[in-house]
Amino acid sequence: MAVKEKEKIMQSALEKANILVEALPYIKKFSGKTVVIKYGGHAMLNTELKQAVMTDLVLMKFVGINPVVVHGGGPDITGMLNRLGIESQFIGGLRVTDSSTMEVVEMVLGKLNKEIVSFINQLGGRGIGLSGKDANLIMAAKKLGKDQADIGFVGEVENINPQLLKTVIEEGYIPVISPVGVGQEGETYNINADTAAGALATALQADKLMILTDVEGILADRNTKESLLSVIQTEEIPALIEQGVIQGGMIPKVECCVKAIQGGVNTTHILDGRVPHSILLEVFTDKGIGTMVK
Ligand SMILES: Nc1ncnc2c1ncn2[C@@H]1O[C@H](COP(=O)(O)OP(=O)(O)O)[C@@H](O)[C@H]1O
Ligand SMILES: CC(=O)N[C@@H](CCC(=O)OP(=O)(O)O)C(=O)O
Repeated sequence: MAVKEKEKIMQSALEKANILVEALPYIKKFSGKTVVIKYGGHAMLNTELKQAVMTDLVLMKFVGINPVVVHGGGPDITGMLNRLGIESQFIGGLRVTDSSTMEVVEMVLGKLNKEIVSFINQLGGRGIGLSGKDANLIMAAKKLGKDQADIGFVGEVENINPQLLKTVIEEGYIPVISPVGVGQEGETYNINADTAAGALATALQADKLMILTDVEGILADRNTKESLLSVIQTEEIPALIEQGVIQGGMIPKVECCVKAIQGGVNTTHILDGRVPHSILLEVFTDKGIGTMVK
């Protein structure tokens, strides 16, 4: 082998070693801690991206961190409803959910849930799929929409029963949860996945809540990704909403971060789910990526 070739191989090995060394303090810091990851619509776009996210989760589990996945699936639900000739209607970002819509929501989320579990298992992890109905994990009650509108079977979280989750985490599984809640009378509720993730992170007293979405994080100016706000204190949020900096789908995300912080979650993050391995880059590097809300 030529000397130049050998040098190149050594250089590349050294770079890999440096990356592992950079990760060491973070592995130590987060070992044994729980991290809740909200994995939603746009970060689920293609198989490669799904595989990259699942690889991160499996790696985390192998180094002693406990990931818990809460998934969405809004675009898939809308797609299936379209195919069935049912129009989707949203009020204040929540899907108006009559009983036939609820049936489709539960069906689509169930399929996505098993798909995620299957990815984790193929990568050597131990995925287990649960809905909020399993062991009464997510107890919910009817939620009214904006201006007291009746939005059907949309639920708000009343109570989380995390015991089963704690057991499966201790047994070495990676729980994958679909945001379907159950009411006092056994009725089924459709819960926004960000909200479900926030409530679960609080109930588990997770160290981190990570919300994967389709932008770099919170931007001061949505036209330039250079305007990314790396850290935001919870107290700054009302003004950012008031000034119109944070709008639309980002509002429930930051509100959910604030609630989780107030509920005892250490840090919350809004990350770009379109970037492969965004979870690893956040947890295991000095710089991190996305926006940290703390
Ligand atoms: N300040 C902001 N910075 C970045 N994105 C913002 C901001 N304010 C509003 N948004 C919007 O929020 C969207 C993310 O919310 P949403 O579409 O509900 O995500 P998801 O489908 O991942 O749940 C972004 O695509 C962007 O259009
Ligand atoms: C009440 C409500 O709106 N529920 C959502 C649940 C899925 C979800 O939140 O998925 P994303 O995170 O991918 O948007 C819905 O029906 O679309």
